[in-house]
Amino acid sequence: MPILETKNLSKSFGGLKALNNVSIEIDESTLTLIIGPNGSGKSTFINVVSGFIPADSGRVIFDGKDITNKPPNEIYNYGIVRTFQTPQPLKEMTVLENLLIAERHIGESVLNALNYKKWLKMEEELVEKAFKILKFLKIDHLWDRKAGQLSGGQMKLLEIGRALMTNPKLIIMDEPIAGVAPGLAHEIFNHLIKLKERGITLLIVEHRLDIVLKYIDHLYVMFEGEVIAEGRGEKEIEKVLNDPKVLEVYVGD
Ligand SMILES: Nc1ncnc2c1ncn2[C@@H]1O[C@H](COP(=O)(O)OP(=O)(O)OP(=O)(O)O)[C@@H](O)[C@H]1O
Repeated sequence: MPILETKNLSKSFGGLKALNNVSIEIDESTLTLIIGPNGSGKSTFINVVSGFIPADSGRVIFDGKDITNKPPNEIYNYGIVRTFQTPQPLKEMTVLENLLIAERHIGESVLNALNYKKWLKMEEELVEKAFKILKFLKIDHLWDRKAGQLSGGQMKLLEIGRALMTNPKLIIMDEPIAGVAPGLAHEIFNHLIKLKERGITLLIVEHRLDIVLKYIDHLYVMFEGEVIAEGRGEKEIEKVLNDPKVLEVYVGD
């Protein structure tokens, strides 16, 4: 059973069909890539799945539950987290603080906050968890650096760290390596592969196919709001990339 499934998802902006009957299936613990020329509907698709934009019609099923058009915070509670093309850390806060505020339970209960000892223990556990994640991403040495002082690549890693604080089942990423130098881009994908091995599912929109191709399990190609090709595994993915329909949409892109 796929962990994420969309059925005939459609969304128009005025007269423009940004999504036209998009149906996809994503298996658990896999890395799926969506590509397509500018304006093909990729961002709209992930915005609808993560609840930022309502669909006009169609369904989104996650982990067996219908989550269509639920608000982002509810979708987040199901275990879906998304990262943005432009990372959005709080620039005046440190790397560690940015992780701490990303965790979903913080400040959850006023009663817990009033119980000082319990609160302190929760804080300690949270800091421990944040450091584990920073170590995993190899940015623990930057823990007290203000987020605004990080390089573009480090900010992308921080964005992944913030996502991991929420114990996600599915991470949806919008261009996780845009503007990142190749060395660090490969490093980021090596981290993502390890997350996949730990059972996290990854859905990624990214233009830099040359870098990401060797890491992906499943590929979707979108054009003008529709899925025009799809393939799982090395052989099928190669076929997709040589599909005349796919080659045609990339001419002049
Ligand atoms: N809020 C909006 N209002 C009106 N039109 C929109 C809106 N968001 C997207 N569109 C239009 O919907 C179409 C799909 O856009 P979308 O951003 O989803 O494409 P994309 O594949 O993510 O493109 P890119 O690779 O450039 O990010 C485009 O024609 C875009 O102009």
